[in-house]
Amino acid sequence: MIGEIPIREKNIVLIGFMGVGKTTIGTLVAKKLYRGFIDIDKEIEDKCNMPITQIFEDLGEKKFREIERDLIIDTCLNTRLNVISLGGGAYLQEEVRKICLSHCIVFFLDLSWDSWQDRIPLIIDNRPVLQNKTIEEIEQVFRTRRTAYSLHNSKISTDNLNPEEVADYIVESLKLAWDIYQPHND
Ligand SMILES: Nc1ncnc2c1ncn2[C@@H]1O[C@H](COP(=O)(O)OP(=O)(O)OP(=O)(O)O)[C@@H](O)[C@H]1O
Ligand SMILES: O=C(O)C1=C[C@@H](O)[C@@H](O)[C@H](O)C1
Ligand SMILES: [Mg+2]
Repeated sequence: MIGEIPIREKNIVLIGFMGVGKTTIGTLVAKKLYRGFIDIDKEIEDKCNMPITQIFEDLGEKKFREIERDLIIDTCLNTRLNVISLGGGAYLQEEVRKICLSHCIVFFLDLSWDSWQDRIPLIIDNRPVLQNKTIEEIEQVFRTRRTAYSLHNSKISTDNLNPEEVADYIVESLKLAWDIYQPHND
């Protein structure tokens, strides 16, 4: 793709810790904006034709991360007008951060550690990174990853907000940014 992407056409990328709601909220944002929705975890599962837990078991995390990185770079370079939800660990890779920040609008979905713990029963079974870890070890991962997520265009604290409310907030702030940076001339 040659040249600067107009802000109204840039892909919107959702980042944040696993279980924070990227997939759930990304689906809603895409519907509200009449955009395509791409969930990178789902793309990886489709490409490998197996669930993520099995990819971790059969191919290993290193291979998973390579596939994840390549898919994200390809999607950022070759598509526009989509909402893209990353997997929770994708943004730890520098190349992923760089491509997302240079080509897309990046929203960090934040959640406090206290609130996040309520999500554990909802996600534990199919998030291999959480398995065989104590709660203290998981908290360590949660806190360490915040450094990577701190590189973003906009942050939303989602404590006490339901998915609809978070999606509405994202849509409203995008419309504001679009009007400021690329106003309609009519
Ligand atoms: N704002 C919210 N309030 C309450 N529950 C939520 C909220 N957002 C998501 N959830 C619930 O949390 C669980 C995890 O959500 P989701 O799969 O969207 O997270 P994710 O960020 O995509 O995770 P991952 O990084 O592993 O892909 C789901 O059961 C979802 O219904
Ligand atoms: O946070 C992570 O490292 C992960 C989150 C999920 O979205 C999946 O991408 C996978 O389970 C790894
Ligand atoms: Mg997800």
